[in-house]
Amino acid sequence: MYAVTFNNVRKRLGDFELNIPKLAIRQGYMTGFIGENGAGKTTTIKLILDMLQLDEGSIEVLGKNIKGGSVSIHQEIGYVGEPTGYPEETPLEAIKDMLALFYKNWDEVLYKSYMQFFNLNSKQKYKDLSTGQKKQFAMIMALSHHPKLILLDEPTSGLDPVVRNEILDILMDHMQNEEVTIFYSTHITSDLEKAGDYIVYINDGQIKLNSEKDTLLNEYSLVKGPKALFKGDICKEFLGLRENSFGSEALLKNKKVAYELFGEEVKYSKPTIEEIMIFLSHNNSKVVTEKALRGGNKQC
Ligand SMILES: Nc1ncnc2c1ncn2[C@@H]1O[C@H](COP(=O)(O)OP(=O)(O)OP(=O)(O)O)[C@@H](O)[C@H]1O
Repeated sequence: MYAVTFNNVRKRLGDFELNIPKLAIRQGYMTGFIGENGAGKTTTIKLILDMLQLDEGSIEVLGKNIKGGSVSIHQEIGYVGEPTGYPEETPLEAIKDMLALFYKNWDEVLYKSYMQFFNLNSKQKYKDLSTGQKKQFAMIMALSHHPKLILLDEPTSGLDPVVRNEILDILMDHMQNEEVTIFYSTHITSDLEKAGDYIVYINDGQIKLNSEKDTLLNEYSLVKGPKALFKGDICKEFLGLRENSFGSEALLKNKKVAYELFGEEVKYSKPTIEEIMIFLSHNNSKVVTEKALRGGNKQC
């Protein structure tokens, strides 16, 4: 079962084009959404929310086509992202009262417990909150109406590690208690190592990877060794290759295949999500060298 499905979606914004023929986000799991600046993460999330109009294709959210701006779908979605749209001069309590009227499943007890957990003062005006407190409040608003789908667009950017962890713990706790799907865009890939179930990677408007996190972390292999070993036919197995003055480093999809190719002559390690993203951000056939970064590009 899928909470969100994309079918032949295209969206042009200036020179940028998002092109997603197929994307399915699994229901009941946390999917991390990663990609470089400008890759199209916010655009994708805004399309799911129907905040942007599609040029082509269709998106189904919780079994319904989002076109037509169905209010009932928005009842089922919690969103944290920019802009929040909260009135700056208004106290948190009054913002909550407005939102609580909209959501038929508003849970006042849950709201109060989160406010207490984050130590937020409901009498305080929104504009007087710190960056972190604003994010905490947005998260509370997103969770307190028992949404079935939670869309998070960099909800923890600019937060200290303690608050980030608290937010992650709350999300994981929430997932244990509710049948909820979380789609979580972030540059803090270590958060996804802790909490994510699936990883979707977008590059220049196209989805390049959609995989189970544990498969990525346990099956993929980073291989390091002398440059001479990373040449010729072997290159077609690489998802990415980097070179520096000490040698070469390649990402391979399967650690068994990596061992068959290189044997004992190289060092193997498990890649992090950040390393996978860095390797995938460059074309398979190209080597990332200091020279390449300065302009040229060298074929493997
Ligand atoms: N209104 C707009 N008009 C023209 N181009 C736009 C508009 N909105 C976004 N873009 C472009 O679309 C591309 C994708 O932007 P988007 O905000 O989706 O990226 P992102 O992956 O969320 O990036 P970041 O990680 O930096 O937040 C960028 O190149 C951006 O400049």
